Amino acid sequence: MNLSMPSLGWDDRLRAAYKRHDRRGQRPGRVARVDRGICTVLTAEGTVRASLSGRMLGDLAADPASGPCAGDWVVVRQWPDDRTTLEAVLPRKTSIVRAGAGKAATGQVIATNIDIIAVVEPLDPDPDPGRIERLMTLAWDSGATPILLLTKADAVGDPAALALSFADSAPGVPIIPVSTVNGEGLDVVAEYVPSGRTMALVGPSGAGKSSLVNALAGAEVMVTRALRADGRGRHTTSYRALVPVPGGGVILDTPGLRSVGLFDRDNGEGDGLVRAFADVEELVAACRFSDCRHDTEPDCAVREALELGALSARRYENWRKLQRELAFERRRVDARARAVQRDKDRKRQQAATRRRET
Ligand SMILES: Nc1nc2c(ncn2[C@@H]2O[C@H](COP(=O)(O)OP(=O)(O)OP(=O)(O)O)[C@@H](O)[C@H]2O)c(=O)[nH]1
Ligand SMILES: [Zn+2]
Repeated sequence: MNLSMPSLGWDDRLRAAYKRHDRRGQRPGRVARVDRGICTVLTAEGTVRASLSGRMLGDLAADPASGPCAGDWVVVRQWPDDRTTLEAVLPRKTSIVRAGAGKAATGQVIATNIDIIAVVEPLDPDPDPGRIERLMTLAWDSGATPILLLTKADAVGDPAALALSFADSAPGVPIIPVSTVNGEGLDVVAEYVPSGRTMALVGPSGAGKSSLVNALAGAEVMVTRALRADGRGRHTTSYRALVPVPGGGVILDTPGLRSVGLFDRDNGEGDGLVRAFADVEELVAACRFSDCRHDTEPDCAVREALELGALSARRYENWRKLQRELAFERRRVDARARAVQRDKDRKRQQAATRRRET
């Protein structure tokens, strides 16, 4: 298979960023997966496994979001004893970020340097519009261009009509019913991943992402659920992979996301939410009062749309819910950042006191 750097997305932007790392023993590559700090990196000379350099480990301790992630372009260094280390992560073009787990004040980066982000939702069992909207918000926030893939089209009577009924949940986004059983829609999806482009798949576990990767890559490169059913199934939840498409670009599979907390990226305005709910935002802009709460105010375009059925109550409620969630996440992250700062201040003060006492 052709593993040329340009087909993986290597371009002028990256070439310029790599310049200051360009020295003997070092070369660029793209991270295909990360397992407990060991990165599988695709380079022009083949696939290597690299551990993090001392400096990378230091950076990581200071900022967990700086660690290499599937999709990252990195600098690897070959040592005389044949060890390979990962020395730097080149600047990211786009990134998919979810809310961090636990007390983390930063988001968790799922995948980077994505051009197209495909939200994958199965047609069978019934698609969940709320989940589509949540993932569309995450998708728009990434900076990549979203598409919606409705999988298992072979399992329903009229996939095209069904696809149309979910158009409201993804305004302005191409919706493509696909099936890896009868091949429907696969050629359309392939057109989104020409050489040099990266398409990430995000969706719930069991949506058929791995099957889709296999179908597009023309090989069993991913372990699908059907194959895992023998009980020896390995843990695929932490499995992320960058898979080259023959004659095309690359697909980046992400682990099945059972629940994705939205992360408020620094713009503070919930930009992904604004774009994923562009129709609602348009209504909001048409309300008479700019601070309309769409409650009892006169000339409220949102309430009018709800009464006319132009906007479903379900979608409106989900919009409010995601707004509240983002606001909560923003407060949580701010509080966490303040706590970290207080801790730093206290330590500095203690050190100063000690210096005075000695
Ligand atoms: N009928 C039908 N079944 C499919 C199709 N694609 C996948 N499946 C089945 O759906 C199940 C889940 O498929 P996977 O590809 O493993 O799903 P996944 O999204 O990768 O799941 P995780 O790896 O858990 O994230 C398997 O039993 C597949 O055989 C399809 O196009 N049609
Ligand atoms: Zn209003």
